[in-house]
Amino acid sequence: MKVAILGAGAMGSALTIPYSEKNEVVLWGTEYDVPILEKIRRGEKHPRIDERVAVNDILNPDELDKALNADILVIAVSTEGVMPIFEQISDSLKDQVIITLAKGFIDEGEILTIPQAIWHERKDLKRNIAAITGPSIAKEVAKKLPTHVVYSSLGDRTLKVVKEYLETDYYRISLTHDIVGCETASALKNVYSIAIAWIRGIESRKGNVTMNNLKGIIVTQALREIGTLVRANGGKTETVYDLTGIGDLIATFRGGRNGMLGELLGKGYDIDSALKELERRGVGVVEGYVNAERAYRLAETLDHKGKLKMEELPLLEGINDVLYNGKDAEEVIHDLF
Ligand SMILES: NC(=O)C1=CN([C@@H]2O[C@H](COP(=O)(O)OP(=O)(O)OC[C@H]3O[C@@H](n4cnc5c(N)ncnc54)[C@H](OP(=O)(O)O)[C@@H]3O)[C@@H](O)[C@H]2O)C=CC1
Ligand SMILES: O=C(CO)COP(=O)(O)O
Repeated sequence: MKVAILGAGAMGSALTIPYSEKNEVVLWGTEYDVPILEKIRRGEKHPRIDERVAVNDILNPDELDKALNADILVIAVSTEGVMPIFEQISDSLKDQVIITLAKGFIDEGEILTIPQAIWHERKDLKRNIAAITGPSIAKEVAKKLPTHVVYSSLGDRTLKVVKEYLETDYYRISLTHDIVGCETASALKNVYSIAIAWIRGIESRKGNVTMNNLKGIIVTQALREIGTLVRANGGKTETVYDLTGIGDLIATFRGGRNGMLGELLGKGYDIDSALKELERRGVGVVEGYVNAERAYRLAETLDHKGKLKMEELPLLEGINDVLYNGKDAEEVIHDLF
């Protein structure tokens, strides 16, 4: 198969490695990626995965048309970039498999998962879309370390293709039809990972104290709330207690950018200085920040529809208080438990 990865960020670049085991792989860069394209063209390592990409060709922003004859298209940009990229390629799509990997909500006035936003534009593509969720820190995928993710789709042919052509012995794939549940849970795990990682920051602020009991409390509450939101949004409970939910929550609060943000906030950084510090480190997008507010608005909509009660989501409220209302993480945790 020919696979075209659209977006040379950390995840898109890392996926060239497993994908190239069985396929021809081309990597197309957006205008945001030009500096990185020059680096990887010189055979240097990608700065965000510390590995060289494995590609048959690298395409510049003005060469998108050369990518669109691929059998599998991967929209590999962050959530903010997904619909702008989709709109650029929509008219050229045939019957390809279209994979998304961003973990966030799309704000179209109404808060949608990424597949729902794409289906709104092109209902005919419902069965062509597959979403990747589950624990897959890009750097670890790039280093061929053990990874097991979930590909969700409404299309059985789509699921068969991704399993057959994209799975390797170090990049394992489980399949499900619960794409709305997976995409809701994966956007939320970025939000709740921030709160769990607060504790690591609070521990370091207090010196030599460990608060594993509190971590247990916060992880349990996070899973309770993610489950409430996923069910209310039309997803399945079992999705939360599997790789997409608890699996990715663990990978993210321990090793992801959202975990880094949470740790800085727990250390006492305010949100602006924490985001500035992560920008200085060049880690790339931190999806949980914008998506905490979108998750809150989704919850309010689901409350108005009678699908849940806002009082079931105290941790989501607390996360938004720290990210948007200037509250201190330790104070919020103290009020919560
Ligand atoms: N990194 C990881 O370990 C994993 C990431 N993901 C998900 O993958 C998605 C991408 O993350 P990742 O690859 O790490 O991110 P990066 O920050 O490394 O790359 C994101 C890419 O999207 C570009 N971009 C940002 N905004 C826009 C826009 N409006 N239009 C077009 N392109 C845009 C970025 O440009 P710029 O470089 O200037 O920001 C960058 O090229 C995220 O949703 C993330 O949750 C999923 C699993 C693991
Ligand atoms: O989604 C991820 C791991 O599965 C990466 O999470 P971060 O975006 O927080 O780095």
